[in-house]
Amino acid sequence: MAPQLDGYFKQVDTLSDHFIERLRKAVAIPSISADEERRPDVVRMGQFLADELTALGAEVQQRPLVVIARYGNDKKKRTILVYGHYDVQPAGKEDGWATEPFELTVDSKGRMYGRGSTDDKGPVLGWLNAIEAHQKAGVEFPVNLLMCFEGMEEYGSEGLDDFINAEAKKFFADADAVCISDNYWLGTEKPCLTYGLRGCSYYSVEISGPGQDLHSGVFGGTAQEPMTDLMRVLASLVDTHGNIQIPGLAELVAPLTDDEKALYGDIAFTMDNLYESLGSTTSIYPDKEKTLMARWRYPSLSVHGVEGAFSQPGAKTVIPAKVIGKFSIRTVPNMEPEDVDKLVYNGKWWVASPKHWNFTAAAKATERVWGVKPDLTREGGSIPVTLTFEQATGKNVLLLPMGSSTDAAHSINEKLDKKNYIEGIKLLGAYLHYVAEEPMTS
Ligand SMILES: C[C@H](N)C(=O)N[C@@H](Cc1c[nH]cn1)C(=O)O
Ligand SMILES: [Zn+2]
Ligand SMILES: [Zn+2]
Repeated sequence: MAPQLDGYFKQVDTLSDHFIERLRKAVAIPSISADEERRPDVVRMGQFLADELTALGAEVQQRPLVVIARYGNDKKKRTILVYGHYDVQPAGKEDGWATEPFELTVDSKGRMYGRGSTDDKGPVLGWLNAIEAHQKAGVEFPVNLLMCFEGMEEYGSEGLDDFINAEAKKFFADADAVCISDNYWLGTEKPCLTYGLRGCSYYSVEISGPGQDLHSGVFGGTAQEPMTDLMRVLASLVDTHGNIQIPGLAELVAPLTDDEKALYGDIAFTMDNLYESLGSTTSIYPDKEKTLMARWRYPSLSVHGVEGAFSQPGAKTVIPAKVIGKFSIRTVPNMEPEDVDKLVYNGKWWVASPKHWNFTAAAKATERVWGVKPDLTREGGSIPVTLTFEQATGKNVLLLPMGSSTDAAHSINEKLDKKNYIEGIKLLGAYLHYVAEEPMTS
């Protein structure tokens, strides 16, 4: 099966330093979508991708903060639509990074540190690298590839749903299936295919009182303090065991069936995997099954920060006049967003059937590259555009992660292991070969 793959794999190994250099250039562009001052860097990163794709012979179109491209237009081949994002979460050395976040730093164990290395510049470049390795190996590209790379994913993907819906019957019209590489393995050893995501509902609570910030010595004890009230509100939302305290919310969650319960035992995941990712043993549950269920099939509420509050070192004695608390709820089947909230940003949960040829092809590719059958997982994080692609194209969507559980996406010292990057490039290419061979059943 897929006989040309050995030549392709060999070429990926030969080009590995070149592929790491490509990642180094991408990480050096601080494309932080949440920071308006960095918006030109998000645009620059989109241009970098567009230039690389053009050089590889793809037809490229640049839209506001989205790069779309087509590689190949052979009616006899299948067409696969892939999505990824080239914006990143904020990062600064002062947050506690051991290295400069926007300089790719490779250590002696092959860990490649840098913001965006795993989320999601490494996987996005994986598709470009797969094209280049096919060209240089003289191996025919097995499918037509449609690409949709976004620059605002970490800032709510504003406008992207409308864009995808508008292009569903145009640029994306001939897609047979969709593949997204933007999540992570459960541990560090075993690859997985992912068929479910939690949704994300993001809220802010604004509390104001005095007309301006006040001296706490002069006015403390005489004025109502917004920060004190905000802390009380935030603390009332969730208890220390992770139980959400909002009345009625738990009743929205789909009941656990015996069939679903039986799935968790076979998943290759241990509490040590969790402790390694946490960098501590401060878990809520002591056992694997409850931990996986808490991540995949129950909602969670996290408090993220407070705008307007003093957060520098030292002891500023001010009473903030206005504070805005930020928290989010990760949602699961059957929580409908409108039932959950009156909120600011919303991304709905997604669960698909993994019994589609798209998943079968990815499972075969995983076995060929990693020598092991992948686990079928769900993901605690959110990629709201997944459901949009599924609904707009009517096609099966597969999540095919490249990075591992210890990659620290969104955190300090984000990294991608060189092995995951290089074998991941092989995996993406092999997936396209197996996709081309699968009988099309739907
Ligand atoms: C899993 C994916 N790589 C990711 O990080 N998704 C984000 C999506 C998001 C929601 N609000 C802002 N970004 C996540 O799950 O937090
Ligand atoms: Zn991501
Ligand atoms: Zn992210």
